[in-house]
Amino acid sequence: MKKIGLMGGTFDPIHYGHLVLAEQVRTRFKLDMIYFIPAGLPPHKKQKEISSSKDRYFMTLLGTITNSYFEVSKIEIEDDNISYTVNTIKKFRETIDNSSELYFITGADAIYELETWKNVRELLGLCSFIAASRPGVDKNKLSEKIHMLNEKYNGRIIETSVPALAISSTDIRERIKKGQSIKYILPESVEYYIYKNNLYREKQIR
Ligand SMILES: Nc1ncnc2c1ncn2[C@@H]1O[C@H](COP(=O)(O)OP(=O)(O)OP(=O)(O)O)[C@@H](O)[C@H]1O
Ligand SMILES: O=C(O)c1ccc[n+]([C@@H]2O[C@H](COP(=O)([O-])O)[C@@H](O)[C@H]2O)c1
Repeated sequence: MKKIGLMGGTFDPIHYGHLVLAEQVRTRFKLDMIYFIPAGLPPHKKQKEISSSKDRYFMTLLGTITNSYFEVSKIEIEDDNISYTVNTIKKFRETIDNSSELYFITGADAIYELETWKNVRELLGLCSFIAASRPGVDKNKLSEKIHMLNEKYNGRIIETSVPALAISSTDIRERIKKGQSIKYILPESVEYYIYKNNLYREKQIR
C-alpha cells in the first residue's frame, strides 16, 4: 500500500515555504511520493492577477527538480474548468492503485477556508488532510478548527508543525515589483526563470 501526498497550490511562484512543508511532511508521515499540483484556475484567486499556468508549471518543475520524491502533475492545468480539489482527487484516484492512501497537504490558512471549498463533506471522505502551521496562525485556534471540522464532517485532518518560514508568493511578487532581492527565499532556478521571463514586474511606462 502506497502513501501519496498531494500538494495543491497556485505556486505563483513556488518558494521554500512550500518545499519545506512538503519535505517535512513526506519524511514525518513516511509518504512514498508527493505530487505538486499547480492549480489551472484556482477557485479563490482572481484569475486575471495570476501568471499563466505554463509559467507556474515550469517554475514548479524547476523548484522540485532536485528532490526525487517530488513530481509535478498537470492534472489541473490541463483542465479548462475551475480547479476544485474534490474533482482533482477523484481524477487522480483513477490514475493510481486502489489501495493507495491519499494525503492532501495544506498550510493552516487553507484549513480556515475549508468550509467554503466545493463539496467539502465529500472531499473529506476521499482523502486525509495534513494541515501545517504557518507563521501568523494561532496554533490553539488551528487545533480547535481542525477538531471541529473532523467532528462535523467525520474528516481525517491531521495537524503538524513545520519550521516556520514567513514566506509567501504574494511577498515575493511585491519584492520584485519594488526591485528588492528575493535571493534565498526560493530556489535559484526559479529566481532565474522569473527574471528571464520578466514576471511580476510593473508594466513599463514608455
Ligand atoms: N510559508 C509557508 N508555510 C507553510 N505553508 C505554506 C507556506 N506558503 C504556502 N503554504 C501553503 O502552500 C499551499 C499553496 O499555497 P499558495 O500557492 O497559495 O502559496 P502562497 O504563498 O500562500 O501564495 P499567495 O501569497 O499568492 O496567496 C497552501 O496550502 C498554503 O497554505
Ligand atoms: O476545491 C475548492 O473549492 C478549493 C478552494 C480553494 C482552494 N482550493 C485548493 O487549495 C490549494 C491551495 O489554494 P491556493 O488558492 O491557496 O493556492 C489549491 O490546490 C487549490 O485548488 C480548493
